[in-house]
Amino acid sequence: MFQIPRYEEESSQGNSSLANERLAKINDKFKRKRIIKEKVSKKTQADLKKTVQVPESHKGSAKNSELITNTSENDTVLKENEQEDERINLNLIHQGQYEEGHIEEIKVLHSFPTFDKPKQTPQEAAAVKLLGIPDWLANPTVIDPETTLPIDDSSLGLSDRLRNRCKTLGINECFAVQTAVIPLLVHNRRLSDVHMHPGDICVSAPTGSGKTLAYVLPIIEILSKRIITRLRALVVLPTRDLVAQVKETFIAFCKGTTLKIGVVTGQQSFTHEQEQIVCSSAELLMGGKSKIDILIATPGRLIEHLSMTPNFTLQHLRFLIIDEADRLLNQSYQDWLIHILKSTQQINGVESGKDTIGFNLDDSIGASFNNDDAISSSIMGALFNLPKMDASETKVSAIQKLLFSATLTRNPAKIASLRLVKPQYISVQSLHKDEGETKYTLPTTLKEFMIVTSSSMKPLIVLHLLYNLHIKSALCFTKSVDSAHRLAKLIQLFENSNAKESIQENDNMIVSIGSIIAAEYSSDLTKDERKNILNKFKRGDIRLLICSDLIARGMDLDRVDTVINYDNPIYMKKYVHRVGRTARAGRNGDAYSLVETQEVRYFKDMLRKAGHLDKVQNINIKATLLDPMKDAYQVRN
Ligand SMILES: Nc1ncnc2c1ncn2[C@@H]1O[C@H](COP(=O)(O)OP(=O)(O)OP(=O)(O)O)[C@@H](O)[C@H]1O
Repeated sequence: MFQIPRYEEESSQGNSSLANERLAKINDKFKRKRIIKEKVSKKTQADLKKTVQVPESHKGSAKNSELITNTSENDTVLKENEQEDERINLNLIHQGQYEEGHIEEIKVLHSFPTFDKPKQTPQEAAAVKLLGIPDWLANPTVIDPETTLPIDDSSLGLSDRLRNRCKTLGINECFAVQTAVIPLLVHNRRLSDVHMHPGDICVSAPTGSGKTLAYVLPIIEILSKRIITRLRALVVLPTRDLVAQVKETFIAFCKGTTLKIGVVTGQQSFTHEQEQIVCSSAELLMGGKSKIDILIATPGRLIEHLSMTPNFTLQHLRFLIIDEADRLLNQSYQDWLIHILKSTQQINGVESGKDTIGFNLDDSIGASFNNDDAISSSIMGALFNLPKMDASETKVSAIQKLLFSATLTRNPAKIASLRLVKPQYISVQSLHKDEGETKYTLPTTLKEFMIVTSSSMKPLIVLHLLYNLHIKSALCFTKSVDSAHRLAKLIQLFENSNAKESIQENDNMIVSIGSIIAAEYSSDLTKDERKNILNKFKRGDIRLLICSDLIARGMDLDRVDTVINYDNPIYMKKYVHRVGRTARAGRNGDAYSLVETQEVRYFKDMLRKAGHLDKVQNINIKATLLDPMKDAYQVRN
């Protein structure tokens, strides 16, 4: 870069007198130029201030102050630009490219005038929000979360056997979501009815509000009246752990019936699973031959069985339950849905020449079948060219789809992909108007906090929460298996080094050290290791379970009194599911989110957009509370 010499000696040209002359001329020129510029600049600023008029509607608002700040910022920018111009011009002059006597005209760009946003009435704003959302989804049947019904209430339609079973298992009343869904299914459905579709149901209810029993109880109630075992209910869930959990619930409430339950998740060998779900694979049977009434499955493995397990058929299916529906409707899972819908739509299968029920029609026509293997009446007409009689009634596909989630999607495309029939939407959410519009309903018994901190202090804060707040049982979510591993190691090292100092006094607060038993729960562990850890956690032998999002959804772990978001989720849905591992079934629970300084803005934006910011309290932790642990922690770290 060319530089103007400050002293003669500094001149690199050697021709100092010439340079001095030039310099004097330049200085003169600049004085004149500056005077002109200052005049222009004053005029420009006056113009700018005129142009940046504050609209009436913005007066007193944050935007107003932004505009005014912008005006003063403009001044600074203008000055900086002027200085830059001068530097450039000086360089040009020195390089002999500037013509004497020529003063460039300064062009000023005026800012665009601001336009007022078109004003929308609240009704218009609401209408825009609902654009593309079908009517039934935009107008749910809203149930207040406080609604309950005694389990003996006749409107539920539960048999004596099932009511007694519920009472034995400690269920004496039905929660809100159950009061809405159970009667709807039990009263609208008879096993023999294949002439009228009962209508599909989408349910959105907060985490821990009892959605599982909302479908488990009516399905058991309806299917327990069956005579022949056929696969009539299929529950699809996103993870193996959830399949195991729902299986346990079915088994507990099925006691006393002859209903049989199977699972396919890929945890057992393929042949082992086949043996569990179908009676025979030696001969092809048109009606299939099921060993089970209810199948609980993960999507991937289910598809494998649909295409590779002889006599495995969905033709008798009456209930398709999609639990954690929004997760299963995600892009990565989309294929399973297409497969299942194909398998349950007889017309497509027949038209394509390849049946939808697991065998080739040409090979199978004429195969003998007894009552056990009877073809579903709803697909009989499509398979065979049966003579039509006056009394013939059109049979409909009898599968009723039931979708459940705490964060049900309102994406019209995803909903359309389900090809719902006469759907209705039930939403458990507060009816109190003063709570404002929120996108997600969280348990009313949940208290949420955020703690702003630095990344290096986060382990100490976890220790503080556990020691000083006497948390008995906490789930701590990290962003990755590595992060979970590191935190678990740090806590273990910290505990080992402090085991002997069992009690310390600090500011009148007793800090007991050496009493946390932390464990890591991740997909790296084997099935048995994971089961073992969960059992220990449920028994209270483990106080802190550090995990990635593997158990963020649906898992119902007793005794979780606190959730710690060690690394924060970037999506609100994930936040809702994580914090929903506590405050379940009407119990109290706390959720702490440790937010790093640079994440605060994003985190708050996420909450604000979901209408949830005011529910999360910002708390500070005094340094004096962390000090007793700091030394040991720093050594370990
Ligand atoms: N009527 C009831 N009375 C007492 N406890 C119940 C009742 N219904 C469900 N529960 C208990 O509430 C807990 C939460 O139920 P569940 O797991 O079905 O919640 P969920 O709504 O599916 O939650 P998530 O959205 O997190 O999956 C379980 O421990 C369950 O046993």
